[in-house]
Amino acid sequence: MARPVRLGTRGSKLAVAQSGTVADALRSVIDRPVELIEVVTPGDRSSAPVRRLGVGVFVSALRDALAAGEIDVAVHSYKDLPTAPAEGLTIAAVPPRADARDVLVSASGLPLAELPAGARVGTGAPRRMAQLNALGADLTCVPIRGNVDTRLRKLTAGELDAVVLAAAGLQRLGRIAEATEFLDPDLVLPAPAQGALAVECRTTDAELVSALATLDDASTRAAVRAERALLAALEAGCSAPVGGYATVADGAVFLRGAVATVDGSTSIRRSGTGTLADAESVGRRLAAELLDAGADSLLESAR
Ligand SMILES: NCc1[nH]cc(CCC(=O)O)c1CC(=O)O
Repeated sequence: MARPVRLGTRGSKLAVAQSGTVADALRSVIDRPVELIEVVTPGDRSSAPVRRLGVGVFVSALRDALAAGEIDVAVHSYKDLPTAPAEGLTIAAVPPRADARDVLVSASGLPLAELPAGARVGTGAPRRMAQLNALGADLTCVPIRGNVDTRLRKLTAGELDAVVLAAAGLQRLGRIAEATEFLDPDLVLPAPAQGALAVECRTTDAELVSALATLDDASTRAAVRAERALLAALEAGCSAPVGGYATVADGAVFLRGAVATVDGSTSIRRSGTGTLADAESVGRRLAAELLDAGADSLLESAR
């Protein structure tokens, strides 16, 4: 019997769901059994805000296990990956992206624009707080953390009037029907790489590198490259008040970016385009434009 491929995953329902999808896809292109192995990360053990736990809190334990040969493949939510590459590891597949947008789930079923003054909206992400506050509606952002189920439970328990979540997470958990409103990226830009997965293996594992390459989606990879180049050039991470979203059509990348103060008093938005092959420079150019317009002092205010 062929050696099993050990696919490492965090234990959250969302992580297991997305790892399961990748495991199924991998089974269809490789002649080996694929088994899921749970890896506990510091981000799962603590309920402190992610910005205090540090960049890569969900990721490093999986990467360590991969580098140590305890697992052969790791599946990450791409938006949780630090922008710096990991030595000895390769992102061998970026599968087709799920819906990249944020969604609002409100207890009343009312959309964002119709929520009553003072409505309590659960989100701890500086990016979401900044953009929601910048809309000028009278909302109170309430920091929450925890997995998707926990966040939704706070809504049902009456602690919150609404929560903002990634559509992709709800979708992967089979709960997208609970979304009240998909937030228009022209109002709330998703986090760079939101809705995309990164499938990583050891660079030296030629068999897996080539099997995983067949699961790669070139458009998603280009969009994510543009978005993450923007983030990296702003010297910001996944907890910064930075939104970035690229779409790909007819060989061109269209990237939108936003930086805002967390209180929403100031925000800057720009967009740019370029060729697919040049996705990274689209991101870098947009970052330069945002910095020219003063993004630096906005980012500083959130540090
Ligand atoms: N910040 C945690 C996180 N990392 C990835 C997702 C979900 C989906 C994704 O973007 O792949 C979520 C939950 C959320 O933001 O609502």
